[in-house]
Amino acid sequence: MTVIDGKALAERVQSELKTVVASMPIQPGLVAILVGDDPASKIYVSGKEKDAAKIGIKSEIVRLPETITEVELLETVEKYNQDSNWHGIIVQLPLPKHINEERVLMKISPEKDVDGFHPTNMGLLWSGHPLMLPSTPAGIMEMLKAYNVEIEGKNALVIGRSNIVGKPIAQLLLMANATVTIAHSRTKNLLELVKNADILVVAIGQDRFIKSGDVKPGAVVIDVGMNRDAAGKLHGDVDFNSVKDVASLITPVPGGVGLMTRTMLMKQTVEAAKRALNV
Ligand SMILES: Nc1nc2c(c(=O)[nH]1)N[C@@H](CN(C=O)c1ccc(C(=O)N[C@@H](CCC(=O)O)C(=O)O)cc1)CN2
Repeated sequence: MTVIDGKALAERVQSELKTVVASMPIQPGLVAILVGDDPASKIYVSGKEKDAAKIGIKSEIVRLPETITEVELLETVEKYNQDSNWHGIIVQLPLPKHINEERVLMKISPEKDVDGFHPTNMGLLWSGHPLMLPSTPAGIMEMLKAYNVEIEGKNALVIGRSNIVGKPIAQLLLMANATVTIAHSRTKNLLELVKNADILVVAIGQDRFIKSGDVKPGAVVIDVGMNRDAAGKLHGDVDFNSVKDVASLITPVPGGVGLMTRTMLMKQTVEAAKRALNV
């Protein structure tokens, strides 16, 4: 069994990006819009700011109060859509309940939508011609590539059907010629499907849901879960300690997919800036 080292891979990609940015005639710019006081969101956004600084990407965090109206938030997004100094815009999720997330994500110009959540970018991905990829699925594909995982012809099972992870990773695996199944909370024969999966991506948000006896020996197991226990310790959706003895390759939590999520956002920002320059 090999444990995928998300930290080492993220550092490698970041260092490559730093070299690319240093050679660019302009500095790529990323704006992160943070609404409210969600503690986890605050940490994620400042992590993005730190990553950007390390790579040489200019960044700005726009902090807005929880009470902001949807119209005001839409106006803020539009302001950055119109400003050519900024190549990437993200709105940190989740948003407060009174704001319609979909309307806000739709407001981001697809060329600046470095999260890849705009319906245009989702449609381009599903048509097989992606422009911007959501960061978590892009990071997973980067990991599979770095560890030379053969995807073509393999049975891939994605547990979870969110627009952020489940659906896009399923499409990326399909584009890499895997035979893909998407399972979810209403799937009836879930453990049967898990047992048959050569590549298993788990994004269901249930603490250590997948156990060693569930997994096909030699499977590649990618854990997207981030669940905190009562003591504040982070666990994935996969019971790492037992599944690691059955899998051929496995991602840890923390130190796996999350770190690549942050890095791929930087990569998309650099790509967006390059496209703005037509290079
Ligand atoms: N606009 C967006 N909002 C959200 C996204 C997103 O991709 N775009 N994803 C998540 C949060 N997220 C990034 O924003 C994110 C979550 C976790 C990590 C990470 O590095 N995880 C570490 C563990 C961190 C810890 O100890 O708490 C790991 O897995 O090793 C990065 C980014 C929701 N919102």
